[in-house]
Amino acid sequence: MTQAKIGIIGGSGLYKMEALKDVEEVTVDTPFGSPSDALIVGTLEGTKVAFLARHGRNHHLSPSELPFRANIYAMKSLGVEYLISASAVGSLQAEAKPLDMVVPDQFIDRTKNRISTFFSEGIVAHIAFGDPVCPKLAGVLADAVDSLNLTDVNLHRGGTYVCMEGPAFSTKAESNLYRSWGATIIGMTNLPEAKLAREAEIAYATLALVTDYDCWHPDHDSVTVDMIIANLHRNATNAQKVIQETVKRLSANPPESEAHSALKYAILTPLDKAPTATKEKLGLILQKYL
Ligand SMILES: CSC[C@H]1O[C@H](OP(=O)(O)O)[C@H](O)[C@@H]1O
Ligand SMILES: Nc1ncnc2[nH]cnc12
Repeated sequence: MTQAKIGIIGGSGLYKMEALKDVEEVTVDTPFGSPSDALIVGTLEGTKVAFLARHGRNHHLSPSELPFRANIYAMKSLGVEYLISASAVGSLQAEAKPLDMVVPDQFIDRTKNRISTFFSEGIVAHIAFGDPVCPKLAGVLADAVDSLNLTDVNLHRGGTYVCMEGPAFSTKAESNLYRSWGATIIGMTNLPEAKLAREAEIAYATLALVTDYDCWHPDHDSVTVDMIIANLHRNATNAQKVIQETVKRLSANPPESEAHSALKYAILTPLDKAPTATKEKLGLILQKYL
């Protein structure tokens, strides 16, 4: 199968990378079902990358329906080692304005209905997740944003992303609760993805693109999809520039990431005693430990 070391998962508003050249559509089947869409493999800045539209290219999958395991497994099967997520988020802090970008370094899990581990059916693993994004990849992403001097865009390095279940947006009480916890932004997708990427030993970082002030801000109406769409287009254009610059920097200087050996001390079940069917199912993820 075609290989690519860098993967990109595009969220709401980012369904395609315009600058990709020599594009090939790759349909991947995984032991965890089909990904959200075909993966688009092409060349960006002279480097092979794999792009996936998280909700499908026609945005037909809600956050609770996303096949997170299949998406990450599909990236792994193409050889992806660095995964960049682009995501629309609401802002929980006045200083993170619509059109701003945040490269979060923490997550809070408020999901209720997601499968966010590959490990079950006789094999138990507990990955370390104190630092849920790869600090080196996040650094490359943030430096790329800085280098572009985008109009009307402020960069926030670090911050806490609350991952809620959705699909309805938060109540004001919830939004204010998250603010009282010191959280910076809110979305519905990134936490399961970050956990699964870590289990798959893929370095993961997020470019969060602010679209709204959720519903807590006294001077702004509560978030609606219209409000989000108004900012998605500019955010998507900016995100593509940032991703292109990030790919250029990553391929020139691919960092060592602790994520690449995340399973080394995580697996509790002796693999020689583990069910063969599960070892086969986990295939590529477990391969180097068998
Ligand atoms: C379009 S508003 C809500 C929707 O947008 C974000 O998606 P993504 O992270 O894929 O950009 C948010 O998490 C919700 O799924
Ligand atoms: N306010 C918000 N809450 C959850 N997800 C979002 N995605 C974009 N804006 C959001």
